[in-house]
Amino acid sequence: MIVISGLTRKIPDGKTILDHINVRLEPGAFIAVVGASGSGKSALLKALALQETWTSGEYKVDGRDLMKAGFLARMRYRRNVAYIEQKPLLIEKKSALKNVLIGVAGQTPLWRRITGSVRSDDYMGGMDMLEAVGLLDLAKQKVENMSGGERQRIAIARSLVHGANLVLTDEPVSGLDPHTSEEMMRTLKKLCADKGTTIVAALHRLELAEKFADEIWGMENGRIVFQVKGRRLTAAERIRIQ
Ligand SMILES: Nc1ncnc2c1ncn2[C@@H]1O[C@H](COP(=O)(O)OP(=O)(O)OP(=O)(O)O)[C@@H](O)[C@H]1O
Repeated sequence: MIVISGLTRKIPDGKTILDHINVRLEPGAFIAVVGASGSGKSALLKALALQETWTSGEYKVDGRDLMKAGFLARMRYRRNVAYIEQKPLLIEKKSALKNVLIGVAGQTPLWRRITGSVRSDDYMGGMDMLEAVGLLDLAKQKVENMSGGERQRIAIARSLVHGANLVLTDEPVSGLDPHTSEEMMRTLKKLCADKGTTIVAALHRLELAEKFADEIWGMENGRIVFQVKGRRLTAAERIRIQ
């Protein structure tokens, strides 16, 4: 369980980008973060992923404050967390599977890295994760012709291979047609249910958040102004985050 209290980030010009954020993340939860452009969704995701630091506040994982836990403990924790940008960086000329296994090379002997050969347990792990994100059929295809949604899902599979149990994904359905967007949301929800992955997704489309997420956090000017569970947003909440 992750418990964030009073998380605040100020930038040098004095502006407060994140303002006293208080949230809890349960294992296996699927959370949508909604809010107008510039409300702080990406800033929140990056702070949760420890990609950016903050000015004050607590970040507790199973009761232990990460900021007091020391550098090595934070580094270890970061291995379990993935931040996925809107347009994740992939190697165009390599297959989906090879992209998923990038970085697994850290634990792979040099000769395998040079020859590009993949260990069978790595191979199985990569294929399992591609299956989990619904891309098994495309495993051997180069990513250069793949769609935005497929690329996001490859990045998610890559983060899972690396052992991420908290995935922060920024606009995973950006640029996707309605059908593919729903497919992506279903995939994310299934990952939470089947693998216990906690997923926080910044979303512009409220109807997707309402249909698929367990919880919706509404952001305005760096603050979470509502946290909604198990119901649609009210008219007042919708207006607030426009
Ligand atoms: N590193 C930074 N330095 C200065 N300002 C920043 C920094 N990161 C974010 N901001 C500012 O903080 C605010 C929140 O930005 P953020 O990107 O988190 O918004 P967002 O809700 O994700 O927007 P969008 O939906 O357009 O992606 C913006 O005003 C942005 O300009």
